Amino acid sequence: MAQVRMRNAKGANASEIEKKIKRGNALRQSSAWHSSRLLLALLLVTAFVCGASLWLYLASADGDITETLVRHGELVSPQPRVYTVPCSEDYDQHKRFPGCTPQKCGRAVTDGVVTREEAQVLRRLAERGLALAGSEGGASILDLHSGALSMGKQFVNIYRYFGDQIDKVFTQEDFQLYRDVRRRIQETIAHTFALDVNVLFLTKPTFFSRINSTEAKTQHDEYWHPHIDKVTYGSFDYTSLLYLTDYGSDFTGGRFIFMDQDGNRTVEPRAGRLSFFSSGSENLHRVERVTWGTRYAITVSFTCDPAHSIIDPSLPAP
Ligand SMILES: O=C(O)CCC(=O)C(=O)O
Ligand SMILES: [Fe+2]
Repeated sequence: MAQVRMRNAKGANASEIEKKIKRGNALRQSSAWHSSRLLLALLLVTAFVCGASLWLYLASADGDITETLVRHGELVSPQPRVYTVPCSEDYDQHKRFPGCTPQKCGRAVTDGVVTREEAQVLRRLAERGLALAGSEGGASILDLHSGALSMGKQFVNIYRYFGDQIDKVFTQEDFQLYRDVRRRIQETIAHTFALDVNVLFLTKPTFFSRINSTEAKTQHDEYWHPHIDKVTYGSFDYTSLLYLTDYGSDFTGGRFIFMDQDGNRTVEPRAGRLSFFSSGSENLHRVERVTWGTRYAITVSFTCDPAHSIIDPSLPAP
């Protein structure tokens, strides 16, 4: 009898222990389950954060798909490298001028029209002119035709404001070179787009630009917005850009970007490099923000409409 009781007591003890073990196992299992769920949640959050950052980066980066048309280090000479694109319908809304209105549209780049030495002389000219004033923000212009010069948050007329001082800043040779370069650019555009050079005219604004990474103070400093020159400036039919400084060594950022439907195509500025294109919406573009250094360029614009033509600048008589 006593033995049976003992066995019973033992049996009770054993089942107690068994229960404890089971409880322990269940607890361990549930805590393992919890930690693996936590790990999974952590992995999901990490994957989400990474995915979102990548998406944000791609969406905001300068050019989702970017093809470089011409790199800084390449030399495109003597013939321009030409990329044709179908003309937009923009030109249909304007009077057509035979021998000039774009029938063939596109873009082209050449390093064979202006030498690096000439670019340097033009850059010095721009430096001297802009040293007289300049914008408070990151983008300043100097227009030798109208005399417009950035000053603080606005513009002054360099010829009126600096009057008789002006011949101490610019020389006859500077202006001679400017006119000669303008003529060569016009011939190159006419030749490339099969135009009659005599019915293509210089138009306004044609100006020097100086861009650095200083924060914009007015809308005039916001040079980076996508735009169509024919819409922004009205009279433009062909736009040309003559670069006076080097991407990568004089400044970083500041690449020129054609914003095509299937991606961006960039041109890296190089001193003496000429880039030109038809001004309609087939050539929507923008300038990447300059992140360091100073970028100098000249925008030289042409029209087919003689009513919008302007003459070459000359140094006012003393
Ligand atoms: O400086 C450049 O590369 C482009 C300037 C421009 O787009 C413009 O003047 O309309
Ligand atoms: Fe432009």
